[in-house]
Amino acid sequence: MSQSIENAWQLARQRYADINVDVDAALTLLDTLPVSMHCWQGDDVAGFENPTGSLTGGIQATGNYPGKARNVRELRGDLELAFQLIPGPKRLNLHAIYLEAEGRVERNEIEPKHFAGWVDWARNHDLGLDFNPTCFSHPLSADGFTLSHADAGIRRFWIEHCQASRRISAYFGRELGTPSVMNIWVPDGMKDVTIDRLAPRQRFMAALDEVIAEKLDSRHHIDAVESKLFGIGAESYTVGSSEFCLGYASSRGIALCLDAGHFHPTEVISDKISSAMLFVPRLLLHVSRPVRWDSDHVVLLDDETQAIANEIIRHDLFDRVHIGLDFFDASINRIAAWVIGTRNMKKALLRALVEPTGQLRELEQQGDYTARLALLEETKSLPWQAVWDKYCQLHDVPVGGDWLRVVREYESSVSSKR
Ligand SMILES: C[C@H](O)[C@H](O)[C@@H](O)C(=O)CO
Ligand SMILES: [Mn+2]
Repeated sequence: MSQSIENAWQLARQRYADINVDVDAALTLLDTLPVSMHCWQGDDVAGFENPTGSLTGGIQATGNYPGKARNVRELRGDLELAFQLIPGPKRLNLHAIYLEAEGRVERNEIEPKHFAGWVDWARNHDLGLDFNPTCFSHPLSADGFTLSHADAGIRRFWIEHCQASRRISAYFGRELGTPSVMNIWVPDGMKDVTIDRLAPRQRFMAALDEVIAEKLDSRHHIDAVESKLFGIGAESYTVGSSEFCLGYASSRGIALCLDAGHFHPTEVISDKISSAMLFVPRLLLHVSRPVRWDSDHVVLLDDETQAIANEIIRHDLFDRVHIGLDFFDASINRIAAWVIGTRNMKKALLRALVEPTGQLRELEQQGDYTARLALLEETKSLPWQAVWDKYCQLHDVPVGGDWLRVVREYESSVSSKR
């Protein structure tokens, strides 16, 4: 096997060299692009604060595949396995509900000490951490509003939660030497015809201003806001709409989070990157797969995932775009879901890196759209897969579908016994 991988790699390297693509340089660059894997695929967004409570906020993890992680030990074990099967740099994206504490800690009272175990673990596994306040699955979000709530006391609770979350995020960055991107997503919205669409947005804006008021070191912490089109039970009005979040992020100089499932079905975030980048300093991506709605299916190596990767690579946005994933499928093996989705994101990045972009750009500038299309289509069948296999081998992770055998073994010896 390893000899055939080597032979295929040598042939592929020459084939790409023939069109002036340096695959060694591509792999070196791929090694600088971390993908932030989301912890919540491992337990259907349950967390440890109240694991048997309901998932609210208009999002749903459907399915009941056995073996979901029930505690921090199990979640870390599952993550470790997934990370062993994915080549190259990775980060872990945590939500506030994944805290470790003896008794109940109110969300507005969470502290770095509740995440010290995650920091130790991340350090031992050479991972950066990202963070999210959890503004859902809580009695004070039950009527569908949090940071934009009309009740000042409830609003205050969520402001304090987000402020506390920022300090935890900065702690991650300080301890691990890599900034933590903290994304604020709120489910706030209305099911039906809404008379006052302005006041909640005014309250949301003022609340966010309070949240981000404390100056934190940008080497440790990055603020982001995530827009959404609708949620289950908030079909008619979403406070944090696309226009709101783009306007907020650009006026405050913070990052904008684009989730692939948060727009009208024919809209794609790949086309939003080059516009948004002109107005915000940074982007956070939640690469996901909406199927008819914001269903959070596992990321495929499909046209949109590829287009997202192409945008990042073609425009050298390496330092300004943070690549995160956001899906939670409870109908298949959850570790496999992580591995499939994260490997696909990385494959898309690799394919973008071995694209003969310079030549394509020239053809476009010359107005030769026939040749542009012809070359673009031919590149799809160039031997990128041999380059990917080599990359996996270099990182000592399984090549091809061999990783599934490892997941199956773990399933029969560990996760199926839960
Ligand atoms: C759990 C996540 O924070 C959540 O999925 C959010 O990012 C989102 O996309 C809500 O639809
Ligand atoms: Mn998201």
